[in-house]
Amino acid sequence: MNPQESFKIFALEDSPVFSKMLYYILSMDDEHEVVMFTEGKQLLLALENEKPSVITVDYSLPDMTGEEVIQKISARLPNVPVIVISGQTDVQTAVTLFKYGVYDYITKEEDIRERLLNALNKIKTRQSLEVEVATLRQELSSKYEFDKSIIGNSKSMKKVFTMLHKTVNNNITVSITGETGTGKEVIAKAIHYNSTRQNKPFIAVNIAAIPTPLLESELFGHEKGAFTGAIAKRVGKFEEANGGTIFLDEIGEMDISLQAKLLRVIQEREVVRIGGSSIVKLDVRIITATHRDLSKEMKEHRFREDLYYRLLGLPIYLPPLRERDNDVILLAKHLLKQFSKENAIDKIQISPEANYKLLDYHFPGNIRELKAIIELAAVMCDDNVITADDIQLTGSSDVESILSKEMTLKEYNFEIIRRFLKRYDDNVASVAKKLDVGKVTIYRYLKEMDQY
Ligand SMILES: Nc1ncnc2c1ncn2[C@@H]1O[C@H](COP(=O)(O)OP(=O)(O)OP(=O)(O)O)[C@@H](O)[C@H]1O
Repeated sequence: MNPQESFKIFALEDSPVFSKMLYYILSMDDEHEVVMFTEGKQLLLALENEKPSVITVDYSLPDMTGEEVIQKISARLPNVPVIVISGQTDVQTAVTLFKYGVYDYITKEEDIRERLLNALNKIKTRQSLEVEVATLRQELSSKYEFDKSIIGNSKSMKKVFTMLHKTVNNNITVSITGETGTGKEVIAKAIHYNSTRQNKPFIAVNIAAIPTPLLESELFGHEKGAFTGAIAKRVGKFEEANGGTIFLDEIGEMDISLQAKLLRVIQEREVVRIGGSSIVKLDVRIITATHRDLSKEMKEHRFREDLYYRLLGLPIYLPPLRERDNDVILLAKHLLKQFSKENAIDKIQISPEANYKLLDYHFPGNIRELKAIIELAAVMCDDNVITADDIQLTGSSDVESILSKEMTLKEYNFEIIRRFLKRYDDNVASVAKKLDVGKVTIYRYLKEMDQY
């Protein structure tokens, strides 16, 4: 409920004495606007023009039965809670009425005031939560409007925007590739919150963060007792995402044995929890992301070919920051504004020299790294201006930072190999190719490093 709006109660009660008492109870709260009715027909007529927050109905009426009135109310306004107030304490009547969807059944007894106010409070809490959820969903959608959430004007990002707009009015599977920190999750959320599924769940699962033995149950759920430790039933992420979108981050890290199970779930569009037998139908959009080259993984038999083609859908390549021209400046400004807002600090400017320094840098950690650099600079700067000195490029001036330490040539070699292995995900073949040496040389260094 919006705090400014009054809480309107329609109360149907034919007994003059009880009607007075009911009006008194309901009007005790200033926020309540109470309208009394003595006949069912009168109330139903009023509902044609107005929607109250709640309706109370006396079960015994002169012109219609209580059941009749309740059925008509729920046909017209199914979401408006109805509280039945009755002289009867018969359980069967209450059970029948609950079947019609009444919210509460209160008998005309001594504690009626407490029970009624209690029921109204619960309804108010529920309604304000509903409004809050709707508002938050709305805010989330606007937060993820493509142009607002994804900053970029470069040619490479314009290609991304074109692809993003192609995802809006359909359920096509989307596969996002890009280096770490390029904003793959941001893109996945933007696709969801711009799609027709925006009011349904967005569930993200980071495959790399979940140990393989637990991943199957995390994704598909399990029944109680399905395996040692399964002390309660658990709904999997696919089921949680039903109606909405599941984001499978770092899909390239999935164990090959589980890939077969994932393929089956995607093909059949249904899931059976581990240890269970009932089938749960799925209506889930799938978005995947990886920093790996999945086609290469497929050729090297680490990723199933059939799954690769199932998941490929609409591929979106997110360029690294160093391929986004001046976007780094736009993003820096955006991140700075965000940081200032979150921390309630005054507007901070970035000096031209600081901008040049950012443009010169190659950002191995991409936007995540830029964010860290900007936030640190915002804290370190004086007079609300970020200068070149405030921009601390810890991660990358590779050459500079290596040379700043005094080491032997052998140690320099070790350091270079360590950094390249990190950059190429421990892929010895790629490192050997980049450094223009044989793989054996790299292995020899690794052995030496081990013994050093
Ligand atoms: N266009 C953008 N505008 C503002 N912030 C962004 C943008 N893209 C990414 N970010 C921020 O950069 C950080 C990294 O983004 P995100 O987690 O989406 O990257 P990722 O590619 O999924 O990373 P990883 O590969 O490590 O999972 C987040 O803090 C995110 O909010």
